[in-house]
Amino acid sequence: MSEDWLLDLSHVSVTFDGFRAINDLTLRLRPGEMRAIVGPNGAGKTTMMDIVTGKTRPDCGSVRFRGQELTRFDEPTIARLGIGRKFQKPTVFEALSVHDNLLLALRGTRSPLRMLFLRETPDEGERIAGLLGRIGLTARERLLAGALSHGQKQWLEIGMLLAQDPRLLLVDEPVAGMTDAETMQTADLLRDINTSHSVIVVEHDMDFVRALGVDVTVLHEGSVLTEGTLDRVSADPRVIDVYLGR
Ligand SMILES: Nc1ncnc2c1ncn2[C@@H]1O[C@H](COP(=O)(O)OP(=O)(O)OP(=O)(O)O)[C@@H](O)[C@H]1O
Repeated sequence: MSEDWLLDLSHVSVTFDGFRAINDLTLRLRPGEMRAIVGPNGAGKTTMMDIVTGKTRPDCGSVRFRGQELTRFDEPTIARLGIGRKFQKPTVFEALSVHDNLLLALRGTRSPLRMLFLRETPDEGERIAGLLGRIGLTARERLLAGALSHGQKQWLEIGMLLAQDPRLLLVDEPVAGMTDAETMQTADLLRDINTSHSVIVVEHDMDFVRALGVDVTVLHEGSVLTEGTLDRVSADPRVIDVYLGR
């Protein structure tokens, strides 16, 4: 029954100018699960996320989240239902401190000036301290976000997403441009987040996907090619063919 799935995309298709970017896609996520989505360029990974968040409306099929049909909702409504998304490029407020970026996110506002006049409550202070610990930026709390490394900005943005406490986090290529050490720290961070949130992460970096230790869905030409452990899918001749472009 669809209500047993946290997220249930069923027979979803979307066509752009006659090109079928998503083709009869069926993809399901259990409550509490973290899933890695991989696939060659153009496989439809970003479009799939756009459909879940309401940015792109499918031509047909259903997208259910906790049993609720999402395709009739707009992006803000879907975000309020508990789906948060982190895009590939960090979009933190560089001229504000790490702390104030998290405070803004907690308050759910994109209007920094107004926020600066409001006194922080003890509850907000506690939540920010918790988020800083989780994303490993406690010692950098008072630094301007613009002074952080690329990896630290990504973690800050993940913290800003967590501040809104979404039930499901969609994370798009979080480790692109990170050092190897930052990549492994990001895997640890996502595994920690997965103790309390469901996660879908799209990523090309297979060392990172291996470090996540979760099931992998391989997308190809807008549909699921195969699913399973990384070892199983990477030994699948169809996956090898797709990646080698044969
Ligand atoms: N708005 C759009 N208009 C036309 N074509 C689009 C649009 N969005 C995506 N496409 C096409 O749909 C296909 C799937 O694109 P998508 O970005 O979802 O793939 P992807 O798996 O995320 O690829 P990558 O790994 O390169 O990010 C591509 O061929 C792309 O060119």
